[in-house]
Amino acid sequence: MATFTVDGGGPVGIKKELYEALDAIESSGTFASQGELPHVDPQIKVQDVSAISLPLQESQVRQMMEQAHQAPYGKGSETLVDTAVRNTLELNADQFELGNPDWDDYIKQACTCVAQDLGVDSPVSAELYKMLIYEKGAMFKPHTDTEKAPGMFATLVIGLPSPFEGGEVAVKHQGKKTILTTLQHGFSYVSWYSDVVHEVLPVRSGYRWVLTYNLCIDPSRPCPTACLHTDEARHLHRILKAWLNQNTRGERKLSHAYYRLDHEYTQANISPNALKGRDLASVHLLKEISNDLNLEIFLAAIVKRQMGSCRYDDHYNRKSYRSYKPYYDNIYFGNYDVGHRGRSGGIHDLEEIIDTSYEIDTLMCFDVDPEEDYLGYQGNWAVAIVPRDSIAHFLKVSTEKDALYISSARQGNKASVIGYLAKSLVHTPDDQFLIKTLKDLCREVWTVSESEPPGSYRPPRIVLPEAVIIKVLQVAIISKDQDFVKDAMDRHEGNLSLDLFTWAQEQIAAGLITFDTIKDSVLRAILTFPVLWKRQVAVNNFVPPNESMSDDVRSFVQRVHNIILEMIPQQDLGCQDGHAVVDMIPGYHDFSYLSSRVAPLVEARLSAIPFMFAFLSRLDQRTTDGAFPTEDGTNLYKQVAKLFVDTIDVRTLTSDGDEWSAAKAARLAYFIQEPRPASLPKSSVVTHEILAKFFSTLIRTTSDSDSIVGVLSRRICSRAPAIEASTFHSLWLPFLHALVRVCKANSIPTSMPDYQQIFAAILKAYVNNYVGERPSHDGNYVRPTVRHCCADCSSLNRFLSDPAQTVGRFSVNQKRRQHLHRRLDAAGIDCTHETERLGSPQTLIVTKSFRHHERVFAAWGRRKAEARVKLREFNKRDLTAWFGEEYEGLMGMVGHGASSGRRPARTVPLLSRSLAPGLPEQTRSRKRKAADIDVVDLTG
Ligand SMILES: O=C(O)CCC(=O)C(=O)O
Ligand SMILES: [Fe+2]
Repeated sequence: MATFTVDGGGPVGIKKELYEALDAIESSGTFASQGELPHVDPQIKVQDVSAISLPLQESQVRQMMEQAHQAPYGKGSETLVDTAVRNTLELNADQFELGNPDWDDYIKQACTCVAQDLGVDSPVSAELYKMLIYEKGAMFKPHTDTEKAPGMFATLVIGLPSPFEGGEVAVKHQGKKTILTTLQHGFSYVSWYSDVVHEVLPVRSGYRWVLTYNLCIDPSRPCPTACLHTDEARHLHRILKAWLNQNTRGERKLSHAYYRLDHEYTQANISPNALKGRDLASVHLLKEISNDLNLEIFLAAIVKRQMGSCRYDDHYNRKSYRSYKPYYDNIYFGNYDVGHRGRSGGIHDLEEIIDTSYEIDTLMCFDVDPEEDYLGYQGNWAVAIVPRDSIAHFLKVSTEKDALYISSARQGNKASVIGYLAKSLVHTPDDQFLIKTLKDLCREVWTVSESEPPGSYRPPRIVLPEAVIIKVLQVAIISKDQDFVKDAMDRHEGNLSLDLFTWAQEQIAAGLITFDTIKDSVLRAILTFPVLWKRQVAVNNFVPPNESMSDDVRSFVQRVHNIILEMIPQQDLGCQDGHAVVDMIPGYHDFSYLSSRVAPLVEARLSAIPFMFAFLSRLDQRTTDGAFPTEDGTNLYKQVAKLFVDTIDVRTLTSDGDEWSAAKAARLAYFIQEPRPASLPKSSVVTHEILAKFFSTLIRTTSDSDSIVGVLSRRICSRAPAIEASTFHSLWLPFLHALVRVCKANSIPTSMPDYQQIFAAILKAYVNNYVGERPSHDGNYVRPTVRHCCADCSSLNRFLSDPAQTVGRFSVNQKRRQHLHRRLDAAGIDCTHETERLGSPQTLIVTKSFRHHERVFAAWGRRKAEARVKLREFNKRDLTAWFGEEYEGLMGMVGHGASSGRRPARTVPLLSRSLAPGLPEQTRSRKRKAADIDVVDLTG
């Protein structure tokens, strides 16, 4: 029976009729299914296992088991291996191949059968997950499956032909039980919704061999709605209508009703589209009816709260299963510590139950996007059916209880309700009671965010999402509640859409509110933004630039701008801020405000490189488009550009996406994870277009006598040898191509000294820093150690760091062997490891290898070939002009001998290498000899 009441007692009257009508809604499917499949050999291939023929032979199972590992299970957020709970061997999907090209279609057909059985109308996709091998005694205790992918709703198991006995799957849902079996001699499937409790019973003999798949539906697809035209639907509609009509006669006693869903959901996976089976049918039908009648539908997580006495039962943990969700009602009790809710432990059997009640843990509104930060509540969900005229009462009741227990889920609950209320009130702002409810809830959220009771559990702070804050503010402003407006303006923490300011301006223009009543609150909201450019855009949206603004408004803008400028010295400044400080002027101030008030502050921030580039570029743009007097604008440009160029450090420039990632480091460095050298200054992100445009503007606005281009060229050349290897492809080479175009557009030959030097310096640095020298093989057997946690790790580390030991033998039990091999894998250590299956315990043999050298050598070859292609993208005549007599040597370094078959005649005079990051230490410090210059083309 899927019903329960919130106020105790059995359902009577309208409530009884309502529940009966809902119970009568049927879905076409069942919670689990099984069936036979035709014989199609998937052609399974497992590395190091001889060809697998069907049915499975003992010798091959044995070989596969060599490759397999003990299957873990999930408990809360942990993944554990405990053979008392799950005793199965598994191979991950990347450890084997299914060679038969028809296999995907075969699985699609199996999915069609399952979808039909489970009553799922949407297209179902299957994602291969594991291969499982159950030997005698293997089993998996009762558990539910974790939903491992978006849209996952069920598990599909394909039984492969292999003789065995036992190993049935016992499934249980809503009091119904059944036994599913995979066939011994043929192909078969079994499947169940993820929240169905299931258990694999012990295998008595042979090997049970299966593939498991995650079944998913497209999470964004609306699921089919139930049809309003059945008798059951019409009956439900009639009853709901009668219930609503009771109010017109002043006799409605039942203010709202909950109807419990059949399946369990987590906060992460519940959404109106992801409901399962009968839940989908009943909730969608209710939603459809609610569009017709004056009803609102919510999804609510319900906690059954039982008060009583208990004795701590340590045994309980042994009964914990995969996903750790007891399939009894969630039991919480009197002395229950909320801080632990949702983690392991803290759940005990009650000896004596004194009182039972139900509470809403989380409320989800249909049309409001779910919050990201909810604690993943997993358990009983219900659909809440609320007449619209009872919503304020309902929300108040359902959220008031939260005040007792403040956990993040409950705070999330409030945020969701605030979102719902604000959204509905923007359209119907006349319900004073609802406005008050909204205000109270907001205040609670804001106060909780601030209060920090010493020593007590502190709930995580809630930042209402942008879409919610704007609605709350609009409601506050429309309802002319100045205190509420002030509070809301203060609390957005930067999470406020700038559209609010445009909206407020429109309200003023339409005469709905006055500038005076709102200006102080707006000022607070503007200053609450942590970044400068948002403050500037907010002012702009609230008071669009206009020559004829009133004195009152003009002095407001002056005041805000002055405050914004005062904050510049302490502010983090980026590209958008560079534009914003220029955009503060036109329409609001004279040019002198920019030159005398703004410019000195900007000149004090020359090291904020993206900010400076953006400032200069916007200054030039606004001067060119006539917003500033040409001469004044140009002079200011030259003044600031000169100061900037005098300080710029090109080593720090990177382009977006160039961040020093482990992957890049691995590609470029000898040691697999060389950390970024700490001595390098903080990097600044710019694009090659920005750099090239800077050159082009300098060429246009400055003269030789200003010598800014010359200074910039010398600065680039002096720092180029230390440019980071990872920035050439994304920034410096595209920049050089753009610079060629800039020179061409300005009729400047690229062989002019200032430019020739830039091209030569950057391209030399490219060959030296990106390609580098041929890696040398040191033959050293010292390996990095693993993260140390036990005596086994210590002896492993002794072996790894000893240059005299090449093979280590560790005779320890399976669990400890696994521990060691995981540690080795996690640290990416250059060695092989295998188990010698002799004696007891067996022995893990670790052999030091030199695969890293091979990798490094191959990577160097690839870089060389890549650089060769990149250099060929420049004009050969240009290259010879730029490099002069170094041309042959440099081209030789990338395997492009100028005169074929001949080694370069002379050593390339290398630029300073000491600062080249990302290259192996020994490469950096060793002096390069002519004979080292390698001209072998590794790519053929
Ligand atoms: O082996 C089976 O049939 C089911 C395995 C299972 O329950 C699981 O992988 O979650
Ligand atoms: Fe399972």
